[in-house]
Amino acid sequence: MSPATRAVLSLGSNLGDRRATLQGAVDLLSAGEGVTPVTVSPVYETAPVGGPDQGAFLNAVLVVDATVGPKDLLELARSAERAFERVREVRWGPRTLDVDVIAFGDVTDDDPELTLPHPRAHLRAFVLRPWLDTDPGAVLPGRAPVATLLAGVEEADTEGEQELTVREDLRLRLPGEAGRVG
Ligand SMILES: Nc1ncnc2c1ncn2[C@@H]1O[C@H](COP(=O)(O)OP(=O)(O)OP(=O)(O)O)[C@@H](O)[C@H]1O
Ligand SMILES: Nc1nc2c(c(=O)[nH]1)N=C(CO)CN2
Repeated sequence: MSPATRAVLSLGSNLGDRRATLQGAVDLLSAGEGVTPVTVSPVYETAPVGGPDQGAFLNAVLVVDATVGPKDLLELARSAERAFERVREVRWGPRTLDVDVIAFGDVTDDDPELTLPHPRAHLRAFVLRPWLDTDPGAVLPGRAPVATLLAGVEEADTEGEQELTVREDLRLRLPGEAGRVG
């Protein structure tokens, strides 16, 4: 069997039943061929960054071990988006589900179809904060420790545009984990 590569996926939703969509995405991605789920982060409520006026997002990070390649993982991410009928209309506009590949092992690649790490991950508290929760020692390949990047984003965010709120009441679970209490 080929060795597994640890990969980080970011999940976002700001339309419909946002938590149900994120949980559905975790379930679909975890069932993907060559994918073993490792950890899911807490869920954060986040103000939209960029794009038109739109509702708040729920964001989380799913960490997986992949025995498939990065493009297979992107295709799996796209198929999860299609399952939730994501329609691309406006850049950075509202969406039922967005799944981005944030990092794939320590791979760096500037291929526009799949840039690794994700070209805007280092600027986004809604990616860095939940990722840091899953792994306090996480490093964004080719850049810096996630903790350092998050501190920089927070310091630069003088208007509080990237503030986020943890939603302990909306925890996600990995398949096979015990359900929520209450
Ligand atoms: N690391 C990556 N993860 C996901 N998509 C990527 C990545 N690198 C490049 N892409 C490409 O980016 C294109 C646009 O992706 P998408 O529609 O999800 O963008 P978005 O979520 O609206 O904005 P953003 O890219 O800023 O998160 C896709 O066609 C995809 O091939
Ligand atoms: N808060 C928040 N803002 C965004 C998000 C997102 O997931 N959360 N996704 C975007 C494009 O991927 C653009 N802006």
